[in-house]
Amino acid sequence: MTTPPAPSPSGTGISVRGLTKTFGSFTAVDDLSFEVAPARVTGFLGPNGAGKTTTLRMLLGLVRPTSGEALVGGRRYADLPAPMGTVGAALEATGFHPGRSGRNHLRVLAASHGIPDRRVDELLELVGIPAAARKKAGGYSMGMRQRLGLAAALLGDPDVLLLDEPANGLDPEGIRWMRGFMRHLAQEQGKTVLVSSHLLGEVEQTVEDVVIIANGRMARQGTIDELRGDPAVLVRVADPAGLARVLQEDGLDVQPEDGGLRVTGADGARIGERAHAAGHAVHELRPLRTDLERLFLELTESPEHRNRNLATGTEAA
Ligand SMILES: Nc1ncnc2c1ncn2[C@@H]1O[C@H](COP(=O)(O)OP(=O)(O)OP(=O)(O)O)[C@@H](O)[C@H]1O
Repeated sequence: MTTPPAPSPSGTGISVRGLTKTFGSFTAVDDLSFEVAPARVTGFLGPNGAGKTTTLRMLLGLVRPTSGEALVGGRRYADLPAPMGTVGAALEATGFHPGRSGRNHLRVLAASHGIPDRRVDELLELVGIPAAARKKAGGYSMGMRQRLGLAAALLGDPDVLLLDEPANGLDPEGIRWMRGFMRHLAQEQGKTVLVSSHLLGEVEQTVEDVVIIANGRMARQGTIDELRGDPAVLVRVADPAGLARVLQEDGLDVQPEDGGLRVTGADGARIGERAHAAGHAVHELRPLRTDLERLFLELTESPEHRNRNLATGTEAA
């Protein structure tokens, strides 16, 4: 009897259910639940110390959950029949032997999993460090280490990729490259890409879905468009009440803000033109923060978040 074909690689998602991790009396991850869909890039966002890395480590079986589940393709990492072909991770750009070339590092890793050397060269080409990979990894820049880590994560051609702050240490061109590469992996290769960052702006242009955590807990999740909300513009004129009437007659939502008007429902060009046509000289016109930017700022600056980080000087051994 022949074995049935493996399930489609494009169908492997991530499920986190009631996931909790405590270190002593400190709760690093607190009853977290979310799903990550295949063939999309999902941003895993939160301020420093929110619990992102701990969650990723639980998905990889490196940290044991106190309770709840962290599943890839419906299974715990330890129960995956082919872990390397299911999930690849670039957690930190360290762990490479400094005296060994990047290429040799990958070859050793590949050999221990029965992966041919040509896959190593193919990947070094793909991540853009074919020549540099012959040099000793000890001399690599942070950006090169990030690319090498990404190549290592891709060795087994996994369905799911977990990338922890992959833009760290990359220059603007490297960041552009990384964004395009993540989109390519998800959209053209159908991979499930979960990318963590403590900077919203770093991933905002790349991700389709967002999971935001703070203090180990879920803060918000949804598509990036849902979370951004309607774009709003701040407009200042000498007679805000007069302009507000004009814009409201046009069906726009207008609220007083910061001595001017916060207008939702139209872009700056339309508001400027409307104000001009109604005889108002515009003193200032600028886009306001999106709902997502506001939320992220609140989370980053909340006293609860600061206190939590100050209170974490007791690392478990
Ligand atoms: N082994 C450990 N023992 C004690 N506390 C830990 C341990 N590992 C993580 N923590 C704490 O758990 C919290 C969450 O850490 P984690 O690294 O998961 O956050 P993060 O969201 O990835 O932050 P960053 O953006 O800084 O990487 C932090 O306060 C951290 O100090």
